[in-house]
Amino acid sequence: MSAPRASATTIAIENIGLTFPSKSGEPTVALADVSCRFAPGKVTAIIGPSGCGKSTLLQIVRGFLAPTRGKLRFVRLGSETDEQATRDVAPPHMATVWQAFNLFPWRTIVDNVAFGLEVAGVPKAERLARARKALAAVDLTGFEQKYPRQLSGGMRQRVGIARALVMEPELLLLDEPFGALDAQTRLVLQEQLATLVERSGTTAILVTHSIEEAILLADTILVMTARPGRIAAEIQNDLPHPRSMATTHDPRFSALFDQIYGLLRQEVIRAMATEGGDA
Ligand SMILES: Nc1ncnc2c1ncn2[C@@H]1O[C@H](COP(=O)(O)OP(=O)(O)OP(=O)(O)O)[C@@H](O)[C@H]1O
Repeated sequence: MSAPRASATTIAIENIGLTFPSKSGEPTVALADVSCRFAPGKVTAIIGPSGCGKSTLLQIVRGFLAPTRGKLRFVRLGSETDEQATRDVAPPHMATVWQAFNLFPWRTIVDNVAFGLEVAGVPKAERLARARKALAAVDLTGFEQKYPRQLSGGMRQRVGIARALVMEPELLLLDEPFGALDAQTRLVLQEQLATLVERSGTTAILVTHSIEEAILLADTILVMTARPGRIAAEIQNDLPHPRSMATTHDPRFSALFDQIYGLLRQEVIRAMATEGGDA
């Protein structure tokens, strides 16, 4: 089955800072002093005001950006009583789902999904079989031979998810995966993704602007401050699984929503004041 794989690796972000240099004017301090851990088999959502460094943090985990200070570590934790036994391990196998669909318009849907396997040298018959299974997992059986332009936005984003799943990642990185979709499509996809991730026990990191999405999908929610980004709060979400639209009627959902909104509101106001100051 093409699905994410369970991983035992913890991702440890230790006092990370990242400053983007600028040819003219002030450098941008995107991340100040961020420390957090992404637990294996759990979904962690990162939420925060626009420009606070959420995507930058994800790119650091992905290995596309190097922090200016601090350390990214992949570790196998020791027991609770023996932190000394914690040891560094190889990075987990990762796949990313971006907000922009980034599909190749000249390739069929099945060939788009199989692309990563092709690059990895997987033989044609196997990669097509795996791509078909990944498409089935996101309810796109029957659309294999279509081209991206023939699909709706929601379907194209499901292709994006299938393209990540087919790689059987141990770590799934989701950067506002549903940001470009209408509200109804978004809800259905959130439910589908929650089920896929729950079943597989993979580790996932989700960057989102949606408090609702964070609560539906995540076990832990990291709220970031306005830029330069820091972790303002780490909130555990113990709402039972499986979660769906019905979960939003649970009083515990409302309590979590209010708590996160309260934190975010302060930071968004701070971000707006800073942007005004910069202008
Ligand atoms: N390549 C870059 N060069 C210079 N500055 C950058 C670069 N990438 C991002 N930035 C700046 O770093 C800050 C953090 O950007 P980032 O995209 O990580 O924020 P974000 O929280 O993901 O934002 P949004 O929620 O709007 O997507 C922003 O001020 C952004 O303009």
